[in-house]
Amino acid sequence: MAAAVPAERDAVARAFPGRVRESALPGAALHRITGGPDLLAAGVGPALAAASTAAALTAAALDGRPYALVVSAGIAGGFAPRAAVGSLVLADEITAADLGAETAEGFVPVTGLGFGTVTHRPPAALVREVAAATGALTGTVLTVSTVTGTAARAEELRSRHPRALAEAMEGFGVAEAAAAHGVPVLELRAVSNPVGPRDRAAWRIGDALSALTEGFGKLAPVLQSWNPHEQ
Ligand SMILES: O=C(O)c1cccc(C(=O)CC[C@H]2O[C@@H](n3cnc4c(=O)[nH]cnc43)[C@H](O)[C@@H]2O)c1
Repeated sequence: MAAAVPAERDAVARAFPGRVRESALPGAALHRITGGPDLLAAGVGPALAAASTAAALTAAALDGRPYALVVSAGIAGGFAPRAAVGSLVLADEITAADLGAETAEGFVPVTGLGFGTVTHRPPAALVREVAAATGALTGTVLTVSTVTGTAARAEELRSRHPRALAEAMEGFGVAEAAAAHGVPVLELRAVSNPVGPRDRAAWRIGDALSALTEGFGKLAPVLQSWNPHEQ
């Protein structure tokens, strides 16, 4: 599981009873829970999240215990009215919303320039199972390098991505690292603030972290019985 910051990582850890052991990776520390997942505070933003997640994936593979799944997790901004503060959102599409070029005709995604990808899709059957177990809303979760701070930008993202439930800053980077290793990815987030005009007073980080702990408590049994080869 790759969160951005230690507070998110520790909220996930609270869902698992096992002992935590720390091991060093290049640029990040891995928290390994006995009988539970490995947890990473991978850093804020898609680039650092990709670099840290790639380091963890490579270390695990070289150690002969490759991961079967990577989960990007943390808090997020929610697009009202679909994703209210305190709700859980699960990505069926993880989309880089600002990777491309600005043109006189509007934004062109990097795929329109002939490069790469802008969307990763988690395994559909697993998304259905996890949504049923956790009660999470499913839809597109956007990855941005710049947090939305105006109604105009929120409206632009809504019109370009009508299925968007939430925005955060790491999912696409984590998904790129997972894809490079041929490992499936999920993105599960708890909404801490509405996407729109900047209003720090409206943030509910504590509530979102509690929702994240609760969500991972419900996710754990699904992952224990999940067989990646059935996807
Ligand atoms: O200073 C601000 O106005 C501001 C607004 C939203 C988020 C931040 C952060 O520094 C947190 C970034 C951190 O949390 C995730 N996150 C949470 N809410 C959002 C959001 O509305 N848009 C994008 N990212 C969000 C993100 O994944 C980062 O890890 C500051």
